[in-house]
Amino acid sequence: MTSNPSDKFDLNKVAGRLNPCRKVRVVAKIRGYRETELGSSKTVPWISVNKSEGTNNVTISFGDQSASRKEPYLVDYCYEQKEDNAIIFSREVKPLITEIFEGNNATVIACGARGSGKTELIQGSSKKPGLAVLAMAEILSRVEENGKSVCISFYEANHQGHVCDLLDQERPEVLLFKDRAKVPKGISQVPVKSISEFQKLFFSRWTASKAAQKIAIEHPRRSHTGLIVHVLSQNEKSDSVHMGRMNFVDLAGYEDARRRSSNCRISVENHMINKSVHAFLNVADALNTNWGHVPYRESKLTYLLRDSLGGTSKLLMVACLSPSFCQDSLYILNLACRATVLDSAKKMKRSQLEPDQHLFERKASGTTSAIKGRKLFDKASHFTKSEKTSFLSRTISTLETSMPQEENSLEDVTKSLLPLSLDISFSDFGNDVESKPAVQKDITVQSEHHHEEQTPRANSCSKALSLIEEGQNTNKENNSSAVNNDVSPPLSTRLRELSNNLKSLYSSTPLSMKIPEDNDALFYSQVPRDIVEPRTPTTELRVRIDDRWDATNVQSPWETFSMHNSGIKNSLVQEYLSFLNTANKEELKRLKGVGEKRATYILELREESPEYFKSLDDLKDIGLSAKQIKGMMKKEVGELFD
Ligand SMILES: Nc1ncnc2c1ncn2[C@@H]1O[C@H](COP(=O)(O)OP(=O)(O)OP(=O)(O)O)[C@@H](O)[C@H]1O
Repeated sequence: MTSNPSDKFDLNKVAGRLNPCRKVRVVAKIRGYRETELGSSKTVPWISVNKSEGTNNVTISFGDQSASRKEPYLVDYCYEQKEDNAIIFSREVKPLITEIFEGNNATVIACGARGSGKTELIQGSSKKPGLAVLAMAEILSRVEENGKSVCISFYEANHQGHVCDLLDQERPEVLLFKDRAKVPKGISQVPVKSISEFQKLFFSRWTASKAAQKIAIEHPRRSHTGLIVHVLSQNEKSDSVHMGRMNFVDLAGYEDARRRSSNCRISVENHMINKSVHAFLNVADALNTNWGHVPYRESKLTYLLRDSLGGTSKLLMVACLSPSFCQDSLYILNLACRATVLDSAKKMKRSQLEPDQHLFERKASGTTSAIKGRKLFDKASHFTKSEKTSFLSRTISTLETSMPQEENSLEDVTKSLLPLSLDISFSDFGNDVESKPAVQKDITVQSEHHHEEQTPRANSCSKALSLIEEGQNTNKENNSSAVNNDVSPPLSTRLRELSNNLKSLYSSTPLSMKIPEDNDALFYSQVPRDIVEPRTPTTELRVRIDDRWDATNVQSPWETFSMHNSGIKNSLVQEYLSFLNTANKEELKRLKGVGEKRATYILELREESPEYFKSLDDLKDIGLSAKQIKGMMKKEVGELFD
């Protein structure tokens, strides 16, 4: 490892581009050499750390980086081999403990390649305690002074996303999705009064779980392990109430799934573990970039921890790096620090290229929505006033069905209308290919504009509409026009037109669809980041299709037909999933795209979870892409008419 202040790369230049809205602090930790590594070729340094004076930021570059990536990775800090857990604790974790006693939540996540020192960092050893043990000692000492109490929970999340309670001998599964309570049902909370009591529990349960994962050499069980420290205070009735929560998460080691194992099951497990690591990093990325939507539901672990990740919670992500060459370390660092630099244009581009699950879903649903939206908007210009209400309902319905994973509130839907409207404005020019960069540019301008907006309580929909009008940066507009100048009217004219259309539609929206005022502040992430948590919408806000169609007094045969179509589509999907969950091997093989291997694997998955297939997305676990799933469904439906 070398600290390299004379690196040609200008750190100050990059540090100036640091994203100021970040919620997540990203630091790296380079693992010390193991005894077995000392004296071998593995001690050849391949990581360079550049700590420039005068900036708080650090860049990391790797020996073999020149070919793939010229820019070093920018992190908030990099702890080198000589800097131990005690230093990381006092600099990074201690300030978070103060937050807990002020009523906030905090999370420390260790991510990295396999064997990169995550467990050593979080758990440590009896000689060198890890961050969790050091934090617990500090919390217990503060609790004594403040008259509070402490409980702990341990859990393990396996590759299938099942979360087990490690403090219960029977290791029951923690129920997450059935309960909206802040503390998930089924997870034990055991009171702890002293550090020795904690260590006894911690080392017996956590260590046993980690050891079990590592001992099985043939088929190591890989899973994420987590500790929750609940700080409780007492209210007037002497009931214990949650004050703050501190989480420590030791994510399962990342290993490139493309390094195929001869064992199909291990490859799948690898793939699924990586998927959940991506889910965590996607959440961190979304929090950092202040996206309106944070994909907590991508994995059970992120859903379990959602209250300790969003809102005023603080998140520290430690990317653990192997000191000797490790391709997986490069990959994980790349993901961990992708939101540290403010470069919206690059982000937009990346979001269209990366195969990460949520990004993929966004793009997929966005494209479908855009096409449907375009058709609907074209029709909208010919609507009479009385038809506008039902048009808006149908637009919302279309958007809802094209985003099946989420429970969409009207807010979400309206948010979706913005990019749609932009898309329409360009594609209407009949220049799809060339218009793409311009669309990206313009969306970027709009999102930057949102961050500046500081009025959290304005009416959401009007705000959205005015944002369309106001989000027209003249320079960018001119650039966009330059791209399309031979065929298109100025962007502002098109946007104003769309804005007016939306306004008139909104004004004719029935009262039953009024947005609750309390949620106005959630709309768009331009509100100060410390106040608003980008939350997954709650069920209460969900507008049920039936209610909506009743409310808008649907009369048109086309509308009734569309409504029935979406019902038929849903029931077909349900039938298909139920078939996958119940059919025998021979029957499964009659499905398009399912041969001997897939059928066997489906049965294996069902052995572990009887109702494994809950949505079409679960078919990705048997190696099908979204495109293949769609194709399969089309074929199955098409055959009904043969
Ligand atoms: N600072 C250090 N100095 C010396 N050896 C270390 C250090 N940190 C970790 N190790 C050793 O490196 C090995 C891997 O460490 P550890 O188990 O913490 O990695 P991990 O990232 O948790 O692995 P996995 O992904 O398999 O869970 C262990 O043998 C550990 O003793």
